[in-house]
Amino acid sequence: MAISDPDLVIAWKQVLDMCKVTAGEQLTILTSDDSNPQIVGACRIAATQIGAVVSLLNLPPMNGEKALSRDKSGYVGKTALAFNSAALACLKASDMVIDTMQLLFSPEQEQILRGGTRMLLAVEPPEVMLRMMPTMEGKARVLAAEKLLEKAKVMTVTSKAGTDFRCALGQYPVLTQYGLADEKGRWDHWPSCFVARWPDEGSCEGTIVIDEGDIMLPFKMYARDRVVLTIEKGFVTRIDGGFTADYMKEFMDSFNAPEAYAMAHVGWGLEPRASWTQLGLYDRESGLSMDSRTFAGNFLFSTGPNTEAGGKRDVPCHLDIPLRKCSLSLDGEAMTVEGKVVQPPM
Ligand SMILES: O=c1ccc(O)c[nH]1
Repeated sequence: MAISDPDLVIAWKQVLDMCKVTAGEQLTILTSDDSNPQIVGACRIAATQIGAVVSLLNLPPMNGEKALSRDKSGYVGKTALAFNSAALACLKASDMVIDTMQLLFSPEQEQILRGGTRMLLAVEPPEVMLRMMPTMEGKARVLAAEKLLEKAKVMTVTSKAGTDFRCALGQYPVLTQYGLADEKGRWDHWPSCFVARWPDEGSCEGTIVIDEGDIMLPFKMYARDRVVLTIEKGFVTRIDGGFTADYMKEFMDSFNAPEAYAMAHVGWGLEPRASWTQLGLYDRESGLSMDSRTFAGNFLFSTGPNTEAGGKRDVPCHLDIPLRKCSLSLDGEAMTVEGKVVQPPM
């Protein structure tokens, strides 16, 4: 069901407090024409209650004529900031940015964070945000997983469906998402609770099987039939199967960019309040489906950009594919077993 304005204000107040927003801090709410006005309005009231110096910055939507969908994650990394030095200066001068348009994977986002600005993405439906309010317990779980992923050298993933994947780790930092931008220079997305890392370039090898019912984003669809991906030297080199494979290949080919087939972040979901079934209950354009990216025990792999990890690959084609029933290990130590989290303890 929907969320009342007062309840969303109360939730924003809690989250901004947990992001250590204090009176006098410069807080900018970044909006575009497709931002959720309830999210913007409630955040503005809560930030003002805290005593932050609040600005609203509205940028025009971008890429409508290039993308195949209006989903914010369907065409990533190219934003109105690329030609707007005044807006970029405003965001760089802010202590905290609430992003309701999605700068994710843009080079500008990295520039803003490098200056110490904290950034929180908020584009999901308000009821999803409140069902998965960030918690200190969730943060602790993600940070415990970060420690395991940070010292790991090899990730292996298997499944009864036929996945047999491995990659080397070490070149890139760990991606932690627990829904709070509570440290200088930190980006996060409310709601989130998962950990991931970009594999060492060229190190991904093996087979990944997307089984019937596994989720494919940004298509916002459950795979109708099995897709067998062949991974060689860090790239998806074959996509075999029936309709779902054809659909995936056609979408990726439409970008005419070889880098679209590069493997991107790999990791596992840690959110017990997220559900594999949520996607089936929502219209496709109602949100990004963070339930799908964070449900506990998934193996979330992705393709395309690596700018968020400090890389140069800024291809706008980004797929997030959370698989069920996989067994993910780090240096031989099990993190998930057939889709159940065993590390860190839930
Ligand atoms: O929150 C997000 C959303 C998409 C993504 O690829 C990573 N994290």
